[in-house]
Amino acid sequence: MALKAVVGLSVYSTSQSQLGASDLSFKSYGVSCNRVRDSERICRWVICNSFSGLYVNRATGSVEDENSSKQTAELQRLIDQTSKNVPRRLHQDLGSLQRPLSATDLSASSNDGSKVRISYKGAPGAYSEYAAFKTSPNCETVPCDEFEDAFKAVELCFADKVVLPIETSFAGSTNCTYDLLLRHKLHIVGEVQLACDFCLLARPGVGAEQLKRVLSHPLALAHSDVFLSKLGITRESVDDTAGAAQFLASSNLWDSGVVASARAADIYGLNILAKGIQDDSNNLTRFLVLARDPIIPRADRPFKTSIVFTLEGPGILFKALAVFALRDINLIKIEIRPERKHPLRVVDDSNNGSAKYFDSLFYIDFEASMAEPRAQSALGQLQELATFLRVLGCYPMDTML
Ligand SMILES: O=C(O)C(=O)C[C@]1(C(=O)O)C=C[C@@H](O)C=C1
Repeated sequence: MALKAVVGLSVYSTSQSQLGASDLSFKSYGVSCNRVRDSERICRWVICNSFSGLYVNRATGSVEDENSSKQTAELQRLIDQTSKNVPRRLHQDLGSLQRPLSATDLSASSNDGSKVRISYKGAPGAYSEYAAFKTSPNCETVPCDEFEDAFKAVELCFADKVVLPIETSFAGSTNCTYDLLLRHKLHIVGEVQLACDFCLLARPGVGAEQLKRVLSHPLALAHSDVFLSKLGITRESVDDTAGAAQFLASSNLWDSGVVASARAADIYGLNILAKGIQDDSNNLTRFLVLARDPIIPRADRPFKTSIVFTLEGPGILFKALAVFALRDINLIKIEIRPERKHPLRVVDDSNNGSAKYFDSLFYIDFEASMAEPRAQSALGQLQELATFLRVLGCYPMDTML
């Protein structure tokens, strides 16, 4: 597994706010992280593996004042000193590590996907892994236990990009992905749409008539509702489809099946009892691709822009949406999530008592590139109305199914 093979590396950022993650432990992979912060201007993250030694990459962040130059020199000395303790073999391995992607690498046209590392939540064979292969056919995939880990894998340069489900045609938005978008400083650089082909899998020798229960991701179970209802078996929700297949393969369960992909059947040596068991053969899951650097917006192909903002005041949502309508910009999606940091606003009205509102985050996808003047002026006007506004990314639309 990719994360286990990398015994340690340092990750750098020119500003400390760029990383922003507070808890940096990768518990599932036995990697611990130490933060070596030197000044406001430079921030390096040294990740060390307790049993394999320490790798250090040279950071190239710019340091402007004399004071921070001194601090940087001191930090460099510390790093050099630590490097001396690293066994020679590990230095040689360091050369074979992939360098982090730059904005140019991530530009929509130049990347054929070779050697790009893409993290995702789930075990090998998950639909999210399919999505990673769809975006970059030659990529190296990095499975992660949780959505949070998949984000951190990119922030810490274990991976170059992360692929996460954002919505399905069947059940709507994946709320936790929306919530994580603001908790991390990654940029949306692409999207992938996937028609999931769900299969019923069981251990070799087990027939459908022997099954008493089926395990899978709740969405995969929901997608296969009609088929599973006909079988009349109990459903159990687990974290991801491929994780269920992995669990079944390593268990002794002869009365259980899983709903997962054909690739998961291959990987874990399970039999495919039925293929294409989804209720709706036109189902779609949309995934977002995020990276450390944004891509350069273009106007020569269909681009989409995703933003999030907060508003306050009567009629303000109407005005906010009007900035797009006035410029003929098509809104593709609006998602409203609670502002968890300030969930309630109390409005004191002496005549009618006090009213409580939920404060909301408005996520909008619109069909225009930030390279277009109409998109720039719409956001300029929105900025005047909004109490907070962030562009999450401007990226090519996935038009291929
Ligand atoms: O469990 C998986 O295989 C996943 O990749 C996750 C996921 C999701 O969360 O939407 C992806 C596609 C399917 O809709 C079912 C599950």
